[in-house]
Amino acid sequence: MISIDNVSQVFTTKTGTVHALENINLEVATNEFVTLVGRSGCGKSTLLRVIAGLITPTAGTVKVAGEPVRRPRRDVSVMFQRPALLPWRSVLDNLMLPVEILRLDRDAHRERAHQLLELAGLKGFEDKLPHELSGGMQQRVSLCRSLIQRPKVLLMDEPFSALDALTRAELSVELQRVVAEENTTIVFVTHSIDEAVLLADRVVVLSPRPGRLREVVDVGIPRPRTLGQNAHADEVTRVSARLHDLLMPEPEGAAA
Ligand SMILES: Nc1ncnc2c1ncn2[C@@H]1O[C@H](COP(=O)(O)OP(=O)(O)OP(=O)(O)O)[C@@H](O)[C@H]1O
Repeated sequence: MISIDNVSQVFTTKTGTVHALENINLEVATNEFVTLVGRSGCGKSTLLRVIAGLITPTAGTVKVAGEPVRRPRRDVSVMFQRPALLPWRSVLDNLMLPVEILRLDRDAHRERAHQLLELAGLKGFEDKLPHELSGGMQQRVSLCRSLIQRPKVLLMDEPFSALDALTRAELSVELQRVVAEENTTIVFVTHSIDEAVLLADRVVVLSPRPGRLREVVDVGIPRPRTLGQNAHADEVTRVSARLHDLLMPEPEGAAA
């Protein structure tokens, strides 16, 4: 569904050039859930913005559904760290915003909005204003809004990082349930190894600047994945340990 072919990104600033990404090659299959991890500043958000068509890479190409990405596409949704809901619009009207912008069929999508809200545990909150909801609920609304037009691809940039640890874990489990119904291909940026392992079919590790593809780690845990008692502890430990090794600098003398 997503083909990233030899993508490099160089930013020119007043103080010089920043090599944010170098020769990234990656294929993401239809319905696959890929998480992107790496040290701060290694180019995760830049890669997501390139896939979204928000920036044109300095070199290389990105294709979505076989077509080169040159600008934002209506079948690719992006979800950011903050929910960015319009404060004067109700939950339902916030969900309907992309429908209005993209001039889609209102009646069909209003029905879909109700289904998505139910799936995300927000039934009964349709007429509330964003400030009447908790941070976790607002981010659920943002998730529903990202899915309203049935995007083929959902790009998520640390969507849960502003939330407390328990809400974050709960939303990660809910996200899996929602997307299991949706047939969406997902690329999800996170700083959290736990989140990366819980959600991903594959974890893509970028090396520090310039961001290069360091390793792709398969996560062989059956779905639906849970936390606590029924988590597949051995596989979670194996993948987490591998990611720690890839992301943490080796202590001095460890290689000796
Ligand atoms: N528009 C821009 N102009 C200049 N430099 C930029 C621009 N966007 C990103 N950069 C630089 O590119 C590098 C990669 O940034 P990016 O935000 O993609 O990293 P990241 O891995 O998402 O970081 P973090 O984990 O801290 O969010 C950084 O050095 C950043 O300063």
